[in-house]
Amino acid sequence: MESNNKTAPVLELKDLQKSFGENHVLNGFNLKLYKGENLVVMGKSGSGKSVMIKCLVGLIEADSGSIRIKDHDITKLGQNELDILRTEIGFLFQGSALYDSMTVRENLEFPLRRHKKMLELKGNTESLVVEALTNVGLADAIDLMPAELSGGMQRRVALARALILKPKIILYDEPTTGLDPITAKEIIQLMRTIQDTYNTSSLIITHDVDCARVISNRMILLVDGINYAEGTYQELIASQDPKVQAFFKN
Ligand SMILES: Nc1ncnc2c1ncn2[C@@H]1O[C@H](COP(=O)(O)OP(=O)(O)OP(=O)(O)O)[C@@H](O)[C@H]1O
Repeated sequence: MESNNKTAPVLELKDLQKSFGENHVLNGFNLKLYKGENLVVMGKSGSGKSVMIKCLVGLIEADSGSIRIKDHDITKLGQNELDILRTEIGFLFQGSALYDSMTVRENLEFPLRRHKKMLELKGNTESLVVEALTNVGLADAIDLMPAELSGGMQRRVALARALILKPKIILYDEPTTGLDPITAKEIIQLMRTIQDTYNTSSLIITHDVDCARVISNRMILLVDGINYAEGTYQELIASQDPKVQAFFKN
């Protein structure tokens, strides 16, 4: 089902195709992410969710199809334009992927340093680091090392790092994987708060049905390499289609 939001999508994948030899992973996958929404993409293990997100961030090249972010076809952008566009996108990848040998502060300063010149950030980046950490409830952890943090705290720091450039779009790849149910709930709650605070549009890849129920405004089910079914959680859970029902069984 198409969203009621009739404005132009902030991110759009059109007819995306990607094969590895005879393994046709994406067979014409379509996706539209609208401003301010949390869009969840669910798919079974091996269905191509990671391949889709890797195409989206340029880690692998799609065989065909188009990827538009804020009305730019990213396959046609030069390196400089791509770098500018990337500052508007935050990523939270599987696991937390913090640098073990850096403090929390240094981990957060990292994306700032990378983009400092382009963003014309003036001297002191401390206030941005403190603001991002405060928004994930971890201002006190600024001088700790990742090893001194629990799994949930590490995920929060990774989220703060994704937020530090105040991105308009956030991509979450399995944000609750590896967390116990209570910590997973806290992270989901935090993602909702972030949507409210920063007015971000989020694309969330997960196979956590509970996460999808709580966080999604809309969902896409990736089956057989296509956007097989779309709708709200309530619409999809009521579907009589066995392939859709399979997602919601236990
Ligand atoms: N670099 C690659 N080379 C060859 N095949 C690949 C490559 N990357 C992914 N694949 C294949 O693409 C298919 C989809 O993999 P993908 O990692 O996207 O699944 P997924 O939906 O993210 O699964 P999971 O939920 O388990 O992470 C799999 O069959 C996988 O073996």
